[in-house]
Amino acid sequence: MKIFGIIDISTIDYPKKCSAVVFMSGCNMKCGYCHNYEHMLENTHEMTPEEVFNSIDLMFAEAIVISGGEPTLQPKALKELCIIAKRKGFPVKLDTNGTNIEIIKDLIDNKLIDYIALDVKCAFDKYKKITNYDGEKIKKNMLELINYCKKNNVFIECRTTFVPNVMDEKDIIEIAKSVKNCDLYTIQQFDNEHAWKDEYKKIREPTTNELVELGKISTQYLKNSDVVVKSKDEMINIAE
Ligand SMILES: C[S@@+](CC[C@H](N)C(=O)[O-])C[C@H]1O[C@@H](n2cnc3c(N)ncnc32)[C@H](O)[C@@H]1O
Ligand code: SF4
Repeated sequence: MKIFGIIDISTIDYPKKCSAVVFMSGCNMKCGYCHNYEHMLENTHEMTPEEVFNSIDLMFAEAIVISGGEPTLQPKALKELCIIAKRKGFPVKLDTNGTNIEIIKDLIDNKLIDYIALDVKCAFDKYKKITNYDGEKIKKNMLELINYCKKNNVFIECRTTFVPNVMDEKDIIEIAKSVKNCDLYTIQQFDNEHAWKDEYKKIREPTTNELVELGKISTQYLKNSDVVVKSKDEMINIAE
């Protein structure tokens, strides 16, 4: 499998658990704000899933997070890594852009996944411009995946990295209305320093207060979900 990094200890990638994170290479989106894209282009290397798992320092990890890039682009390696992690007794979380839901449904059917963090990037009519991917197709996928997770008791978080100028309150309202059955909706602070494309490096980072206001607006449409705001320094639960 192709990976571009492993973090042995993370306290922010799996709620309430210390996790190890594996970053799988390749992506079918081109989000200009992506903080991993450049690193992925420069540092990708090949290992077997077994070698990847064995090279993680598991001293503190209570869960395994698989991120990227887009992990579902390497379905065989992704499944093998999940099988190894589950066999060793770890809960597994997958970060995904929601493009390949059949791969994810197969992981769910085989009880290889406990938690899915699904990025909902922006209002669906903006998807083409921001990610180079068709928005209507992705909307259909996401609704199907949320329902599938609910039916199978897999925790489903939807999340949006809020990038000022390219998105606003209307994006958050449209997203909140669409993902209203998810377990948790998270609004994340955009980090401009590590953005992939130069035009995004010039965009200001949103303030925590701005994100909290957006979080409060989203709760009006998310009666069955928790809402959280994540900035660089803190995580804030938004009560309705
Ligand atoms: C790099 S993506 C990898 C997983 C998957 N491809 C996806 O888009 O969800 C992991 C998370 O990083 C977030 N992210 C990407 N670039 C970011 C940036 N510049 N600042 C903050 N979060 C960012 C994404 O929105 C996503 O929630
Ligand atoms: S944020 Fe995710 S989907 Fe977008 S380019 Fe980065 S890895 Fe790919």
